[in-house]
Amino acid sequence: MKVVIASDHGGYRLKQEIIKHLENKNVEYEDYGTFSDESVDYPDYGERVGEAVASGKFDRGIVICGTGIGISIAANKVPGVRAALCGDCFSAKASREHNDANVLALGERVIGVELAKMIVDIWLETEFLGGRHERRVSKISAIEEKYAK
Ligand SMILES: O=C(CO)[C@H](O)[C@H](O)[C@H](O)COP(=O)(O)O
Repeated sequence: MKVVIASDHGGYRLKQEIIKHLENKNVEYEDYGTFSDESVDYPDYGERVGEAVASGKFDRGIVICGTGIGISIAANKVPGVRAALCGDCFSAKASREHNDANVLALGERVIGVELAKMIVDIWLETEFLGGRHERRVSKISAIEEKYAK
């Protein structure tokens, strides 16, 4: 599995921790920035990861900002992206099983590093269940198509 990861300055330190964790687990990843804690704008990084996942270049994306909110909103503007902001393990599992989330959003200013690592592990390991959930995810895609220019 190929993972792309990015953050703004508010998520930079957690991104570096998650990268170390991915390396320890031999998960293939690419870091799309930011590369310091200097202030940047989260939409740029959410869009970057969203495009990289929607284009098929990567299987999954991880985006991090202070809350995880802004960067997940930005990623979700890219058609084909289903970004899920998760602050607990139950949501991480459900976002894969029910929503087939292809981008995970985390908030550095909200959760601790150890919980974030557990969420990442669960999210990367859990498969989409399909079945009734397939129909609902298809309806999300239909909404995107309805509003596409
Ligand atoms: O979710 C966010 C924005 O909606 C993030 O928390 C950003 O990291 C945050 O807005 C950055 O704020 P700062 O005061 O410029 O560090």
